[in-house]
Amino acid sequence: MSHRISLTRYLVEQQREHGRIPPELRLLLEIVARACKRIAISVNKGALGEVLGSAESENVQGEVQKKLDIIANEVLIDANEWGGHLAAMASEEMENIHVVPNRYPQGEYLLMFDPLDGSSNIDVNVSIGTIFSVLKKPNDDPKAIEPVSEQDFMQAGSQQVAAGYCVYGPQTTLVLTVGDGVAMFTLDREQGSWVMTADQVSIPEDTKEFAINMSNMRHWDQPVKRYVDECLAGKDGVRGKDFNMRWIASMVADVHRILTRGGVFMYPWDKREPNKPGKLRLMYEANPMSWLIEQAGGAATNGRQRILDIKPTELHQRVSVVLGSKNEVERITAYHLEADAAQ
Ligand SMILES: O=P(O)(O)OC[C@H]1O[C@](O)(COP(=O)(O)O)[C@@H](O)[C@@H]1O
Ligand SMILES: [Mg+2]
Ligand SMILES: [Mg+2]
Repeated sequence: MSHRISLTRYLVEQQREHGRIPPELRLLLEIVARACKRIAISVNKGALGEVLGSAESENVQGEVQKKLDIIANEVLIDANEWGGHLAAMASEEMENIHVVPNRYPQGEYLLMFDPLDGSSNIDVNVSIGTIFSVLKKPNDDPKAIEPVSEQDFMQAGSQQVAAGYCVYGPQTTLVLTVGDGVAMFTLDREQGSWVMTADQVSIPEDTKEFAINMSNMRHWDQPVKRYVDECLAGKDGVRGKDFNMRWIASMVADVHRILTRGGVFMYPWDKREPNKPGKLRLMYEANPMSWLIEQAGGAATNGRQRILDIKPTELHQRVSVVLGSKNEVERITAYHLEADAAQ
């Protein structure tokens, strides 16, 4: 008999024994997990379900939407809006926040998501995912007349009360933190349930593996170039060891590898669009991933500052990202600060 526990049991223990989450947050996370199961079904159908390819639309960031971007977004909204635990949702695929319609009960939480991460990998059958983050509405007094607004979402990542992702890969795995370490749950398709397959995940402080889109090399800033050059010099250079490189182009899959065996991931600012702080989105990608990485003993910065300390000013704000094994992230951050000091 297996002694593995289910996601439901884990969440109930987090609520009852550790007092870490209230029942409303537990139920909200159950709903998100159920939505991920539905998305996994669509992902797995692929061409059979006619879910591959582009939709004829663009999202607010001017990116062409894939059919699955839209399907996953709808699944998350449909699953969550009537549950009674949320005040509003925000998504990479929607320009404005989605306020829970007043025909449904209102809750005190705010849910943010990147419904389908790694869209360029959908059609080629490579791992993709869903990333989510939960905040509490700042004014949760039920008598308050203030309606929920976009401003309520402008909270630093350190305020998150839950964050996670689901990776649709060879296995479908849900990875979660409620501030008590990182736990992983694999979807058992026969049982239809999420079964815990790792708890208190820990990232080694050192690594020999880096992840960055090398095709952007000529556009990078000097500190990033310096770090990657030193990795490439391997045993013959200052690092005195050879490095390996991986780039999946789905942040979920790259972060999942790092949570599993260590490594460092970078999507830095570059000179192609100097006014854009980075490619990745703070609220739907960087914040949830940074909290998971920190909860597993790693670190996450924008090259200069801890990502979780950044106070957002816009819903779709972008950010430069360096995350993973602690000593590597500290090294890259130090290179940026040294370069700034020399200017
Ligand atoms: O194609 P590039 O420039 O290497 O970018 C890859 C990055 O873009 C992303 O795909 C952005 O996510 P979306 O698919 O949600 O837009 C990340 O998951 C990934 O790390
Ligand atoms: Mg994404
Ligand atoms: Mg996306």
